[in-house]
Amino acid sequence: MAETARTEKREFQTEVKQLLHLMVHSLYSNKEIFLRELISNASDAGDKLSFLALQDDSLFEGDGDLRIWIEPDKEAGTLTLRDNGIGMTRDEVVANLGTIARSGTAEFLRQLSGDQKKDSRLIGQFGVGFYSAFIVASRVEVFTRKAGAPASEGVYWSSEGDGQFELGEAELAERGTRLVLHLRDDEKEFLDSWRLKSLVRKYSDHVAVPVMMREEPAPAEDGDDTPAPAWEQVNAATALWTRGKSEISDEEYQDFYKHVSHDYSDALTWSHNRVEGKLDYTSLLYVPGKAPFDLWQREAPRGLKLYVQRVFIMDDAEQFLPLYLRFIKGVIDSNDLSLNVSREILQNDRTVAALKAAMTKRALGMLEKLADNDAEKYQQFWDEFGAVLKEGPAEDYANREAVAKLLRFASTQTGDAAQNVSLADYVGRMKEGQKAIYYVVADGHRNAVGSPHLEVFRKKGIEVLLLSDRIDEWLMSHLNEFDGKPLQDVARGALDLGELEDEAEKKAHEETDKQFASLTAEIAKILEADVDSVRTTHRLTDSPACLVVAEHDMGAQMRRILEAAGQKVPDAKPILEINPEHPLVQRLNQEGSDERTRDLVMVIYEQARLAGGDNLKDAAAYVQRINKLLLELSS
Ligand SMILES: Nc1ncnc2c1ncn2[C@@H]1O[C@H](COP(=O)(O)OP(=O)(O)OP(=O)(O)O)[C@@H](O)[C@H]1O
Repeated sequence: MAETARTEKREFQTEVKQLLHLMVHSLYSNKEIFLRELISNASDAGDKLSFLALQDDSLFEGDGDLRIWIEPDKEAGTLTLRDNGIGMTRDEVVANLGTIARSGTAEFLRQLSGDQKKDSRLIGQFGVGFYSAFIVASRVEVFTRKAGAPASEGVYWSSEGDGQFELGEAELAERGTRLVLHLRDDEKEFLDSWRLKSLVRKYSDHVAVPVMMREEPAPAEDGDDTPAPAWEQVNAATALWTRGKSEISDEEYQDFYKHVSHDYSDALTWSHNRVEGKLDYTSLLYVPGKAPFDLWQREAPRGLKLYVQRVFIMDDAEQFLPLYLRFIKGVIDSNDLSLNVSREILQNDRTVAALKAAMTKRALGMLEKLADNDAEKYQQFWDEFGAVLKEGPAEDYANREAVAKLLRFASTQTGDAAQNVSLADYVGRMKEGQKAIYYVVADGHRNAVGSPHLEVFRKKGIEVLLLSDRIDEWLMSHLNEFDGKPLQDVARGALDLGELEDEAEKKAHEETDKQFASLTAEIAKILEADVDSVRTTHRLTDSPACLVVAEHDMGAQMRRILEAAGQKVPDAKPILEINPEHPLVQRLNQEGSDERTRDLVMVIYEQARLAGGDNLKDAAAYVQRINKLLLELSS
């Protein structure tokens, strides 16, 4: 190209190479999305320029009419997209079109399997943006010049998507970015104006910057030099959220979602609100259908797109939602904030705090509505984002009731690992006389199901919630009650089933406790170093013993997590409870104390540790003891 000079070759970052390769191979069935992605970038570039021009309108260089132009050239086999947005400097081109800055990308790419269907879904969560051009193009050229920079500082970039790109200088009179896609032979359908126009309307109608294409040419007359037809605007180009709800179709809402989220799949639901009064804003919030790959990374982008009086201000404004709602996507357009807001100002601004409270209520309300109206979709939401929502009661005490309604757990009622029982479901099934909501916490669902603490609940047919996510104990420590019913960890404190036990049962228990008093004292002596105390229990039917955490001590799950993270945890010993109905315990009660008693007590204690999901301090000694007892059995 005449406009370019002095080019050099550069290598893509490894992650870009991998992404390009995977993308071309896995997104071919969804290839038209490249147009949406590129228009989305061009419109963002316009938004960014308008924002900077608020401070310095010379950046418009006398042309404040932002536009995107799309022009197919059948003869050359190229599709050109041009915008007069912010443009890029040379350094920005290298950073934006040669690397992927998002942390965790390398790990994400490693997870991709080569299975096209699965990978295309995963890549959808990643958002391929600019690189999607290579789905349809065998070569992509970029000409770009930053707004306000001289024409001589234009940049030329070109690549065949094969691992390298070319970088050079270009003399560019026009600011903004021009992409020239050299379409692959089998992608020539994207040179057809009708097809392009229908795609623009389908995907980019709501993009606020007008997308221009040539009018259809009049039938050719004799002679070749008919002038190129005039440009016409193809999309509606009104920001979607400024329109009335009743005028917007579901499809338009979904397309707009893809524009703001860079997600490929549909949103599960949305909430669009115009509020006038003390606060004056419009918000459009979405619940995505799929979690992004970096949901658990601290520095992952999150937050809403912020507009002030319809002027774009920033992406990822994280001040409008709490961390536990970080998966929510969308737009907030405020009439109360100043056009000069910066991230710093947002951090301690009273209007922002009020907007955050309002957005939080909206988001929770939207989830509640989804739960009430569409259980299947809500389950899909929960499976993707439930673990994030569980951070809610700790982070946002004021809304803990609203969050509690949204929680879902596995339960002994269903028995499987699916988290689909709400606290309200549980309360609805509570037995007469039952005062508390019971739950057990364990590492992993199987350990929860197998917990010895559940035995008496099974016997009495009382439902227990089965908690096994890492965050569960933390969650429960911030959620003391629901609907006026206390939440009770079945492995914590003395078991008091209250009215669920009748007087006769209580009497009988007191009797047996007396009969076992000397045995518990003896066991306490043997296990002095390991347990705080020993007592009889009536919570067990099949197991000889279990370990219990004292009412106000740290639970076993939290202890393990903190220890694994290298943190010091307070020294607290558990309580050993023995089951007086169990034959082993009854034998112990009859036998005198000798070496064998000691071994049996140790084995019972060690088994209680194992059943509770704890490791043994001395596994070899445990094995030896078991073998010794087995040998005695067979001799
Ligand atoms: N037409 C354009 N004009 C100016 N800058 C652009 C343009 N297209 C891409 N960029 C820059 O390249 C970056 C990377 O683009 P890409 O589409 O790969 O990522 P992205 O996921 O779309 O980024 P974002 O989510 O911020 O839009 C963009 O964030 C932007 O800074």
